[in-house]
Amino acid sequence: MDLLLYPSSISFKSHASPPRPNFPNFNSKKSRNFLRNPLIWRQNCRIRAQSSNGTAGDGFVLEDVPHLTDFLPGLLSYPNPLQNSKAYAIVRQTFVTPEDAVAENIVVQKDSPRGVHFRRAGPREKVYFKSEEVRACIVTCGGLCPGINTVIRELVYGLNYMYGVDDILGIEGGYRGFYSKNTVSLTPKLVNDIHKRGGTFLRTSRGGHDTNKIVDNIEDRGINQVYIIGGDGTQKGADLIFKEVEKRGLQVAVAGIPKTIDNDIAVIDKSFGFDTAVEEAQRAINAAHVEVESVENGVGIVKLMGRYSGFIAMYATLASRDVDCCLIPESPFYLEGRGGLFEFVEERLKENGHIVIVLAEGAGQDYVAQELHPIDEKDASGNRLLLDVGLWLSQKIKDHFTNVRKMAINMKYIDPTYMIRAIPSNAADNVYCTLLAQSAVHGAMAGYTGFTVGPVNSRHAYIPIARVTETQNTVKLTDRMWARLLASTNQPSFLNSNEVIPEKADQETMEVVNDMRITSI
Ligand SMILES: Nc1ncnc2c1ncn2[C@@H]1O[C@H](COP(=O)(O)OP(=O)(O)OP(=O)(O)O)[C@@H](O)[C@H]1O
Ligand SMILES: O=P(O)(O)OC[C@H]1O[C@](O)(CO)[C@@H](O)[C@@H]1O
Ligand SMILES: [Mg+2]
Repeated sequence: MDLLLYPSSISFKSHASPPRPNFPNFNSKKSRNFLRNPLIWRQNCRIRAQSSNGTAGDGFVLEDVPHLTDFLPGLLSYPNPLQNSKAYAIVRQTFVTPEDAVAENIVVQKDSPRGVHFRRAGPREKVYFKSEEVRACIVTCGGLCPGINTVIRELVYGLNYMYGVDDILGIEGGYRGFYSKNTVSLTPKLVNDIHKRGGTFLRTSRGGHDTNKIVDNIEDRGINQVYIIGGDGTQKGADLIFKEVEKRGLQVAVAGIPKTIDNDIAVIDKSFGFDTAVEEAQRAINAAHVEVESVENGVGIVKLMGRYSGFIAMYATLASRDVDCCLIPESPFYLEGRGGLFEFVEERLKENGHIVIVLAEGAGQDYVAQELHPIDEKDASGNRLLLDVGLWLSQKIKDHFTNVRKMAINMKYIDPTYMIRAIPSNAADNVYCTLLAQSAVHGAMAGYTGFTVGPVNSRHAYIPIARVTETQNTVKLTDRMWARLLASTNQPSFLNSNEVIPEKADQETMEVVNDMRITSI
């Protein structure tokens, strides 16, 4: 296996399952019983953890992904069919060498250790599947995002054109589709045009993940490569599928392709569809700006997606220049008093006659909740349903200026959230989706499994799934990017709050807000 070719000074911090003792025949009943024995399994995990702790030599750490040969040591390999591919005929180096790794941090000091690395994505000299024996499947889960169809298309094309695989199944309607729906056979002809459409050709769902039923189905259908497109929840599900596949000792490669419009997936540079969303958000911001600059005391509020991460709002604000204030979940804000939002709105109205506020849907949730006392509702996947901060804020600003400041304002509230999510991906995202899909195919064909693919410092890498699900990517207020935004909008940072959060809104406001909640459900 590739790993052995690394110099001995390199240490491996692996999220992969522990190496198993050698068995003469891994498909024997004895071997399979061993794999099912949780006690032996845990012991092995400890051994692996002890032997991989710490760094050696120059501090190079490879956070490696599992390989099918970790639990199927006798697996045969074959020459990669790409070596006869016309597309790669004059490429200087067709195959990625086992030594290639991608650094997690590229800003280093002269004497700092080399740090954490991931395996570089790309085609390998050897593959662990015969093309004619591959039965692949593709599933899409979670919310929509521009570019899903491009990834589906390029997985089908990549498998077919690069590796000659022609048995590709589409699993319809997310994870539950594995056990509750028939499959659809995917051919290049069928998916040829789908990248021009938003949404997902295979449809999607939340909830319904049942690891055993899914893996039973994978086994029953003879599927040996599983491509799973989805966000953090989906990737957690993919990890469970991988672990169950491994426990059963099946020759099935599980590849995750990260999808999230919120850009909240850790480790990778950014998620596909994010740029498209930021671009599309400009249209809504522009509309708000046109509206409010055409009237007296115009206040425009644009709500964008972002449950726990305000990346779309932050980048849309930075891109636009028409936004006066950006509110995100990571940065608590307050309304009343010195340095509060009301004061800032009034200043800008006096200065410019209008103001545009962009806010992420997850912003100020605690603040809103204090007044609305909501019931804790969740979607089918267990994600908390958010209160509508956009409607709430619009009403609060209206009330403040009408009742307290006795000033007439012209409120324009725009909620383009689903419009931004439902469009096809732009040119840059289409290229990105192609790379993701091809990297996933190369990885699975090369026998890697339990991995998520994605760009790390602009180079595509195979990342252990657990690594991308253990934390969520959020805007760091202490990073320079947020400071750049503050410097660009000159909005309050809300950091030195002499915060006055009202104990309770007056009865009239409560009624209005409650009415709005009903409208927004
Ligand atoms: N912890 C988990 N373990 C196993 N499966 C999960 C887990 N969390 C979510 N899933 C499954 O993953 C699928 C998608 O999850 P979810 O609805 O949270 O979307 P997501 O993948 O996080 O994408 P989005 O960014 O749109 O929210 C669902 O079928 C859900 O059942
Ligand atoms: O209404 P849905 O489809 O469940 O999805 C809404 C959520 O999905 C996301 O777009 C993430 O996919 C969030 O930003 C948003 O809160
Ligand atoms: Mg999620």
